[in-house]
Amino acid sequence: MAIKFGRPIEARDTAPSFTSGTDASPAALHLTTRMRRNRKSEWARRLVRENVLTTDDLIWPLFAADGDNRREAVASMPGVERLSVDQCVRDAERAAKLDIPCIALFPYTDPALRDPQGSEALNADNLVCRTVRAVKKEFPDLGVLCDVALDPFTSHGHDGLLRDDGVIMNDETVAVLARQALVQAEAGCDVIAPSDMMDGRIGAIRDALDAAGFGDVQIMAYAAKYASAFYGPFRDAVGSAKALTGDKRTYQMDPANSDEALREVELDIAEGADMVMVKPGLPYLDILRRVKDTFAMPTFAYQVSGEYAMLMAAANNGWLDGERAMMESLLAFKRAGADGVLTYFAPRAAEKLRTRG
Ligand SMILES: NCc1[nH]cc(CCC(=O)O)c1CC(=O)O
Ligand SMILES: [Mg+2]
Repeated sequence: MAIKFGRPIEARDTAPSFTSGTDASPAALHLTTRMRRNRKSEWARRLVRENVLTTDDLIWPLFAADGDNRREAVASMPGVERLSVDQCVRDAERAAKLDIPCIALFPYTDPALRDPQGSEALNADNLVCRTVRAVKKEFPDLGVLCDVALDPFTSHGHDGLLRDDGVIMNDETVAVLARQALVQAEAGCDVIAPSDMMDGRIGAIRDALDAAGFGDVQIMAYAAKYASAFYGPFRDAVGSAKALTGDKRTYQMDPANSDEALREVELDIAEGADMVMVKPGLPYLDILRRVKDTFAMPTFAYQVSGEYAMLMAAANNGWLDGERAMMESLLAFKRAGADGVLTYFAPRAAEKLRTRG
């Protein structure tokens, strides 16, 4: 039996016109303020609504893969596929038609091309660069964001260079990341998004971009990125799950920390980040709010693969109304102060917003 996405939405706005709970019974309370008055009907709720989600808030992550005319399902992310370059262009077209401002590209690198240095990241004709060129050629007005980190390219699955004793080498990695960013900028990428959590990489990448004449290329720093269990399905999608030796706790943040996120963000801003990101999303809304309040920067949240997988699993089991849970989760980011959200729900949310959701 085919599994549908969630339950049908129940009829909305059928509430009676008088719902503030007042009545003339002897039990009537003499309340000056009744909060329910402003909720009595849809027009009244619209009038006092504090936050809205629009398509302008959405960044849609896509997974690129080799091949031609291929779309391959990612088992742990129902509804998400790895796309050959031509199919990435088709999804870019869908994004453009839905008025989604920006897509984010992640490559599934052929395992044969992965090595300990992640050399394929520096190949100007690698999968991600070919995808950027193909997309920008057809849709020059669609924003394209590229992740900077070595994990889709390394045989050990780490974001940086791994020394024999297991240490991830910071400064040596930063030098490679700056070159990776240049290769992506040359391909036409609009936003460089370093997700590696090495120290000092934002400054090094900014310098490299400026020196090469890419002064207009923006940097969205994965500034407060936690060592999270919620990245599991993403690692399936880019094929780094099986490769990964150990974990990423020497460079990604400890989920127990909050003040530390502010120091991370502060450094990335000082080094030249144009936009900052908190990741994962829903479990870290407290961090998002602190970052936004403290720095007043363009601030983004990444609703990561595991969050998407949780919602989809429950929806596909009929345990949640998938559409409503999706929209509620995205609105939560706005309420917490996000200027935008990277989300695998982007096309579905945009479709819903178009029909006024
Ligand atoms: N550095 C790579 C990267 N870029 C984005 C994600 C996760 C995105 C998601 O889970 O949706 C990861 C995974 C990781 O750090 O292991
Ligand atoms: Mg940092």
